[in-house]
Amino acid sequence: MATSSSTTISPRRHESVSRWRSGQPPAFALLVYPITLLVGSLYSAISPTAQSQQQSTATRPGPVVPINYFARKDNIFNIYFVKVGWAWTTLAFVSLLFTQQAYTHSPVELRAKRSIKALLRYAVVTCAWILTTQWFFGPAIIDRMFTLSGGRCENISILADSPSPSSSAAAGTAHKVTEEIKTIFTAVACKAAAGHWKGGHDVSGHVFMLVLASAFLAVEALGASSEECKPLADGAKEKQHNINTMDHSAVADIDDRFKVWSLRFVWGVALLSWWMLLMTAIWFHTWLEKLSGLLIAISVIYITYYLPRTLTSWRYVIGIPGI
Ligand SMILES: CCCCCCCCCCCCCCCC(=O)SCCNC(=O)CCNC(=O)[C@H](O)C(C)(C)COP(=O)(O)OP(=O)(O)OC[C@H]1O[C@@H](n2cnc3c(N)ncnc32)[C@H](O)[C@@H]1OP(=O)(O)O
Repeated sequence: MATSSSTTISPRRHESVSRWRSGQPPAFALLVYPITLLVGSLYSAISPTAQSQQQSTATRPGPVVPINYFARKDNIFNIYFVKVGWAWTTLAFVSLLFTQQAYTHSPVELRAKRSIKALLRYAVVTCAWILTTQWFFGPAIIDRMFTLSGGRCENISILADSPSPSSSAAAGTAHKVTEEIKTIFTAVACKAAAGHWKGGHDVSGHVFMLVLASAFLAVEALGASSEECKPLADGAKEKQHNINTMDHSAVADIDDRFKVWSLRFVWGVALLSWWMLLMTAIWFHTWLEKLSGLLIAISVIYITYYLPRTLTSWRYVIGIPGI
């Protein structure tokens, strides 16, 4: 006699499958990131082409002749995608809020609750991105880690390029400016002064942001389009039925198209982020610099998406995508 599928699937596997179906990827799904970094780093260690390019961006003295297009800092994906990556991430996330059933076709109260919690999750990851890469009551966390680990801005040429000071006052000002640049210590200030960020532990901002953005979008997209969001509550079903009978085909058609294209866009941004992560792993930074970027990003994702599964009070505040 044939056995039903529910009896052939082990409870553990069943739980894992139902987690995926309800839009909650299991924690092991995050392994894709260390594996990507590992594969990229191994490739860079083994491939003779990559070996000649791969060195810490912190110690890279100046422009190098790129062997591979993705080893160039000015590659089009780096400039128009990664360097403004949070804008793409925000756009993709907003498109989910406006098109996915979880936020548009559920009963009003549930819709409001889900949207507020999704915005809170966005605020948490955005704050983490800002504090880590942009500003942390002054220099960002990665800049502070760099200087705390002994790094500094060297070879500042801004003054060397300027006309030599003709008076002691001018020399004094020049000295003061140099000292200020050395003590501000942000990667941006250093770059603006044509200096080189040297000596310390330069956490990979690319790895951090690409892991954070792609995991955030993937988990939100899975939640928003999960099976659990599809069935409507009884009252809502009836209401929806009345609307549907009026002008079903036109509205539903447009809705469906936006829904599908929004999901494609979100997965496109997530996949391109993953690809750029792999490129970063091959062509830039050291093992440790990549690992520290990864650990910070994974911690933020864990706190935002995995901790609420076990910590009820936190789940009450921040929710779980699609629930
Ligand atoms: C609870 C309530 C709270 C409420 C609170 C609300 C908060 C919530 C509301 C806020 C609302 C905000 C909403 C914002 C929405 C936006 O629109 S923000 C505006 C858009 N801006 C962005 O997205 C900026 C994103 N970029 C970044 O953050 C940084 O550029 C990154 C990505 C972290 C990278 O930083 P980085 O300095 O490049 O550092 P790193 O990765 O270490 O790379 C070092 C070098 O190697 C190169 N490199 C590394 N990997 C690669 C690669 N794969 N290819 C080429 N080059 C590479 C880099 O280009 C870099 O070269 P240089 O530029 O230094 O020459």
